[in-house]
Parts: sequence; structure tokens; C-alpha cells
Amino acid sequence: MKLTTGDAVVPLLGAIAPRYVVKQATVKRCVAALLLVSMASIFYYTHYIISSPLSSLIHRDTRPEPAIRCSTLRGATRLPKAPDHRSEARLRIDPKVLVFVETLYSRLGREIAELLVYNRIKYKVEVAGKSLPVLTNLDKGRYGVLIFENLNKYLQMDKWNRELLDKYCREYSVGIVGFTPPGEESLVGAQLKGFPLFVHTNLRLKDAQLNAASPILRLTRAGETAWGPLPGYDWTIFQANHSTYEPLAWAHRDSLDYATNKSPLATVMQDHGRYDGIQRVFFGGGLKFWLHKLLLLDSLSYLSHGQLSLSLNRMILVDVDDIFVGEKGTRLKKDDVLALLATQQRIQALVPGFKFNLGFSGKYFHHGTSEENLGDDMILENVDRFTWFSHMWNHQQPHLYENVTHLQLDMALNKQFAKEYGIPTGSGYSVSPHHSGVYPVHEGLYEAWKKVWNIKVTSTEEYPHLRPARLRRGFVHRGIMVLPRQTCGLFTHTIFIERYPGGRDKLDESIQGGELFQTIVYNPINIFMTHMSNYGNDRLALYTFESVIKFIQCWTNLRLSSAPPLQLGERYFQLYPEEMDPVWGNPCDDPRHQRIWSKNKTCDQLPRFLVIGPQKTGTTALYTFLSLHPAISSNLPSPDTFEEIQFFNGKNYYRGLDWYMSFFPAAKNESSRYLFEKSATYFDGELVPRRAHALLPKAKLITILLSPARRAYSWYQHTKVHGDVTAKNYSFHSVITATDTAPKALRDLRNRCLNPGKYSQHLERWLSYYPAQQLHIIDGELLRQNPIETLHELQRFLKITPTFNYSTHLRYDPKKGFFCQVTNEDRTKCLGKSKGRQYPPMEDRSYKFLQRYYLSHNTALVKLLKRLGSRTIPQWLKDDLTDTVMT
Ligand SMILES: Nc1ncnc2c1ncn2[C@@H]1O[C@H](COP(=O)(O)OS(=O)(=O)O)[C@@H](OP(=O)(O)O)[C@H]1O
Repeated sequence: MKLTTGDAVVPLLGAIAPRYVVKQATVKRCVAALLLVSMASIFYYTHYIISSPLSSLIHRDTRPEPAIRCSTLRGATRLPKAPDHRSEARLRIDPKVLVFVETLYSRLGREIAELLVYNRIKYKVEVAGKSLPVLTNLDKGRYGVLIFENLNKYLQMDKWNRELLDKYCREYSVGIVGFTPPGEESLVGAQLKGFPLFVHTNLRLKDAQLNAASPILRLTRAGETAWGPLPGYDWTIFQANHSTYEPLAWAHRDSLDYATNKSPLATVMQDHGRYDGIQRVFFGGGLKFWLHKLLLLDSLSYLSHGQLSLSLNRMILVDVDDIFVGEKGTRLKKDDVLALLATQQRIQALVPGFKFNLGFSGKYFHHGTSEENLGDDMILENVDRFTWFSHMWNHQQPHLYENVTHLQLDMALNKQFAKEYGIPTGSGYSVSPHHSGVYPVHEGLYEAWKKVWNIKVTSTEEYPHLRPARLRRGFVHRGIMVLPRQTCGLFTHTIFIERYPGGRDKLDESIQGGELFQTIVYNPINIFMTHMSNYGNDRLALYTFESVIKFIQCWTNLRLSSAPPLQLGERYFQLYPEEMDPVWGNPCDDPRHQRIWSKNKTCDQLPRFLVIGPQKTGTTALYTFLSLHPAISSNLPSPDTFEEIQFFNGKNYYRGLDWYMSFFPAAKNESSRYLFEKSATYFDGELVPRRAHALLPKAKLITILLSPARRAYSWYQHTKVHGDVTAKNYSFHSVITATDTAPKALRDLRNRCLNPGKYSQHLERWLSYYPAQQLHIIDGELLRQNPIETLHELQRFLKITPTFNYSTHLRYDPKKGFFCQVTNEDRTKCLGKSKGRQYPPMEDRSYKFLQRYYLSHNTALVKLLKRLGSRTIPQWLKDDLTDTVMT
């Protein structure tokens, strides 16, 4: 049966299906009929709709054209330059926002926080109604703007706190933003408690406009009308009878019975502070309406006197991935290429330097229909009008290659193709199919990229994860800048507007104030990912980008520009130098990452617990004794740092995950393997807890504590024996008592000697990443005197079964003065002579000095141990504190 028209499907269903259902009435046959119909539909779609000569007519009729119009685009009105909110006054406020929320889960509170995160604005969340947080630090205000998710929480604050807060705002010139909450009861002309300001609530509004004269508008441009209803039915509008108030935004009532009064209603009201000396902005609705998000950003900028101003520069690069790759019937034809060029030219007038950035896979060149092959030729005829980057030759994902040689060969083929067809090869930029190899890092990709293409910059949506987009970041690995890539809502399969998921309205919503528009507003540097097929067919990408760029021009004062990827990369890391350092996560914690993780790799090659130090507390003894356990395995030794890998601190971290995992060979018997690592310098490493947690969030942490004074002395002896010149030249007492005017080498040695002993401080940092249940603290004195009991307790904490009986494996060796490993009945194997050294006892004056030095830290440690539920306080800690009190 040949299907000719869409109508033919109906009789097919009507004729066949009922007969089967009624006469046979068997489930099997129903399923078979359904299958048949589905297959017929697929056949109809793929063989008729897509390849029919009529298909172009069907879809081309509905191909969307950018229809964004406004006075700015016509050049009709030249609006004044965006104001700079920076003030001449000597400001004493930090560029940080304090957000008072109703609860930690309230919706608007979350939306506010998300907006701040997206724009990298620092903030602190506080639940309103509790006591006020500390607002000042020395003579500086900690916050530049206060936001109340629910304005009532501010208006109804108890007198004492309200006065304190208002005083802070006046003294430090800090402004307040307040959102009126929706209420069940509709208010008509109700007065805001204590202000000559009145509200009407629960209104439906439409057709929003901005007050062009408002000094708040900076990023947001006035002059247009956002036609149509505003989202929600619970808008509040403001009416004032004091000159301190000035509307920032208006809208009209969206109601049939309101035809008589056409005057606009203020939805956002500015309080200039003439009434009570505090500047405020009141929002008559939440952040559902896109324009309000912009107005909030401008309000923060204005109220903080420019401390929280965002740059107005935005850079845009549009990658067109998969050039030459698409399926027959979905590729570019000649007129598509001409449209691409024409749109590019129009965009260039709005975005200086803009060129579509084409990523090609040469293997599929001329693999389309004859018309599409002419399209390929047309692209190459205009090769110099675009910028170019290399995709993989055959579009295969890099992590699927057997080895780096094959990967290089594949890349070389694409390079050869580029040379043959005059495609420029010097952009230094590349991307890989489905982000494979970029993140999680596949070292082979970076190696091959550098060798074949001299790649210096790439982009991905996957670091640290695809979602949420606002948290995407960049990093640098092996000299290659990895930039965050943005999505524009178009994917390989979205090629016809009629079939856009959610319909055309959905795409238009994203362009006109929605997700895509906001992506550009919030990201100073935007690299968008699109595919060749988005530029043929309905040319949705051309429509999307031209429209959103126009919409940005109409509604914002942003200065758009573009530049080649290398320049974008340099700019990105100038803006965010702190992002250069990567933070490696576990590829198996994210199903998307796991899918692009090489089959040769496993996530089992990671430790389940870490012995984190600090140095000189007995970590080697613990490491050695743990390694005797048949179910526990440590890492392989490092050629540089012996039993310690020292990955999470220092330079080794930049060697990447593959390097780290190579120390943990694949287990033979998975169930009995407890992999662990001990690096004693982890304990006090500033970055270590964050890095360790990103990779090993479930790992258990073991730390050993002993008198920080004695630890410092042991460390000094160790450093001296290892030939440290400063330690050799200065006595222990000179080192620990060195002042800040001492030579740098001595100060450095002092710090390295003393800092690890500030236990509470370091433990708090670990506990800000890991839950307390994952931390086990060993008393270093007990480890030394009774390692058997210490290890039994540790096994209980680690939940390792069956318990290994250490009493038959460890024995006190009187000669060594420590417990050692039993090798046979009368022999033991002790740790080397560098552990359990002989040195003179510490001078009394040094011990006393250190007791005082560590007093506050030790006191804090006692508190911390109690908080952690410790029933006994170590004897050395009691001694250190008692002696101090007595002296
Ligand atoms: N069983 C056993 N054998 C030998 N040494 C033992 C043992 N148990 C604890 N200790 C104490 O461990 C101290 C060395 O600590 P570390 O291994 O953590 O030092 S290091 O940071 O790895 O260099 C070492 O410090 P010093 O006495 O100053 O050498 C020892 O006091």
C-alpha cells in the first residue's frame, strides 16, 4: 500500500485497527497493528516528507523571519549613554549582597540567589525574622545592598532590629530592595507601614514600559513596550504622594472592566531616600517577568553606588559544528549558504567582528544530495568570509580511539583535507564531538590536539556539569584554555520551526527575554553551540541569532562584539583568573560524563579513604600498619615522593585524573579492596579539602593529632636532617620565635613549622566540605602507645569486615622504642631510622612559648572535639592547656 497524502493515514487507522480489535480482540494483534501503523508513519515521514520535492514547499512556507523591531534598530532615538553608577564618595562597603529570605527553600529567594550566582555577584542568605547577622567588619560594611524576598519582613521587623538595620543603611549608604509578596486578600490603596506609599494587589497587568528618566537604568534600555500580559495574576502596583518616589517601570491593567482608566501603573518604584535617608527599590512582583531580572541587576548596581555594576561588554561567538557532516536531506544548499552570508553581514552591523565559526569534518564532504554538494562547494568558495576550526575527521568521539596514535592520524586527515581545500588551519581552536575527551579529560585528546593542530583553546558545556548552566566554568589544562560553552536551544534535531519542542512560542520566548536572551545578558563571553543542519531547512539558527541580537539591542545598553576564540579565551581568563585552576570531579558521578569516559578507564581506581596527616604525627606508622591488612591496599609508590602521591596539593594536581588513577592499579578482587592514600601534607593544604571533595565526596578522612608543640619540634628535626639550610642555621627556638621582620627564609620556615599545628582551623576547613561522620580523629599518642587498639577502632569506623587481628602482627620493640611489624617469633621489622628519631628534648622555654602560641587554637580544638561528640579529650591537649594556665 502506497501512502500518498497525510489524509491517507486516517482511513488506514480507521479501517484496519477496528477490524482487528473487534473481530480478533487479542492483545497481541492490537500491538501488532499499532506497530504496523507506527512503522508506516515512520516510513511516510522519512521517505515522503523529508525527500519529497514538495517538502521544501511545506516547510519553507513557515520558515520564520526575524521580526524584532524597535526604535533603536531604526536609529530613530539616540538614548543617552548608560549611566555609570559609581560614586565619588569614599565607600565603605563590600561588593556583596545580603538576601533575607522567608525560608531556605522559598522560591523567590532561590530565584534571586540563582540570578546572583549567574552574574557572579557575591551574596549571603539569611532567614528573615531571626537575629540580624553581623553587618560590619572593623569600619567597613559587609554588604552593599540588602534584599528582602518578602518586603513585609522588613516592614514588620521588630523595632530594635529595624533601627539597627536602617542605621547601617544610612551610615554606609546601603540601599534596600524589597519584593511585595502575593497575598490571598486583595488590597486596594493600602499603605505600606511607615511610608507614604500605597499598594493595590492581586492585579493582572500587560504592556510593560520603563521610565527612561530613571537614574537606575544602566544595563536595561528604556523606550520600548513589552506588549502582552505580564506573567501571573498577583501583581502589586504602587501609588505615592511623596517626591521621594519615582516609578521605574509601569504596566497597564489587563482587565475588561478597566477600559476607563488608561494611566500606567507603577510596578517597580524607586525611593530616592528623601523621606528617611535610605534609598530603596520596591518590586511589585517577583522575578517571573524577564524585565524584572534586568531591573534587579540595575538596582543592585545603583544602590551599591556602582560596587555591584556589571560590565556592559558582551562577546559572542557562534560555532557551527558538523560542517559537511549532516545526513542527506538535512544539509546546506546553495541558497542556505547565501542566507548564512547575508545574515552574517547583517549581524556584523550590530556585532562588530562577527563571523560564523565553522567546524568541519572533511570525511563527509560531498556526501549530500547533488544540490547539497553544491552547497558544500559554495561554503568553500566563501571560505575566507568565515572563521574555521577542526572537528574530528570522521566525527568520532576521541575517547573511543584505541590509542593516541590513531587519534593523531584521524586529526591529520582532517588537516590534510583543510590544506587541500584552502581552509585556514591556524585558529588554535577545536571542539570534539559530544564534548568527548575535553571534560572529563582524555589526555590523548589534549596530546593529539597540541601535536597536530597546535590547539590552544577549546570549549565545553560539561565543566563541571551541563546543568545548571549558570555554574558552567572554564579551566586550563596542559596549556589549553577550556571555555564554557552555552546552548541556544537548538540541537541537531531541531531543524523545522513546526517541530520545535514546545512550539514556536517556546523558541520566541527564549529569544525575547527568556533563556537565550538572559544567557547573553549574564555571560560576558558567550560561545554558542549550533549544528550545520540548523542553518539549512528552516534556518532556525539564523532566525534565532539575528532575533536575539536585535532584542538585546532593543532592550539593553550592552555593547556586543565578537573575536576569534583565542582572543575570547585570553579575555575570559583575564576576567576570571581564579578559574584557570581546574577542579577534577569523578566522571562516574555524572551519567553524561560516564558515557564519554574511555572504556579502558574505571572509577574503581580511586581511594575510599584518605590519611590526611598532618606531618610528623605518625602517618607513616599508620600507613604501614594499614597496608598489612589483607583487604586494604595503598597506592603504588611515587618516584618523587615515595609512599605519598601528594596529588591534591601542589603541582601534581595539574597532571590530571589519569595520572592520579595510575597509582591505583585495577583491583583483582574488587569486593575485598579498600584503596587508600596517605599524604601528610593534605591536612593543612588550603585547596585540598575542596579538591578532594570534588573527586571523592564519599571518602572517609583519617587524621592524627598530637601536641602541636611536639609535632612542630619533630618537624624541625626532620627538616634539619633533610639538609634545610635555614633549619641548620637557626635553632628551633629562633625559628618558632622569629618575628615578621626576620629574613624571609626564616619566616617561611617558621610558618611551615607552626601552621599545621593550628588544628581547629584546618579541621573546620575540611568540615566545611565533608560531613563530620566521614572524619575519624586518631590520638597520636595512643597510636604510638597502643596501635593495636587504635587500628581496631579504625577498622570499626571504616566498617571493614572481617576484622584483622593486629595483635598477632604488631609487637613493641624495646630497641626501637615503638611498635613494629612482627616478621617471625623473635624478629620485627620497624620503620626506618627517620621515624622515631633520637634528638635532645625540647627546651622548656620553647615548649612554654608554643603552649601560649597554640592556646587559642587548642581551646578551639577542645570545643570542636566536643561538638563532634568526642567523650574524651586527649591527655596531651589537656596537658598543653593546663600547663599554659599555670604559667
Ligand atoms: N610505630 C612507630 N614507629 C616509628 N615512629 C612512630 C611510630 N608510631 C608513631 N611514630 C611517630 O611518627 C613520627 C613520624 O611521623 P610521620 O610518619 O607522620 O612523619 S612524616 O610526616 O611522614 O615525615 C615519629 O616522629 P619522630 O619521633 O620525631 O621521628 C614518631 O614519633
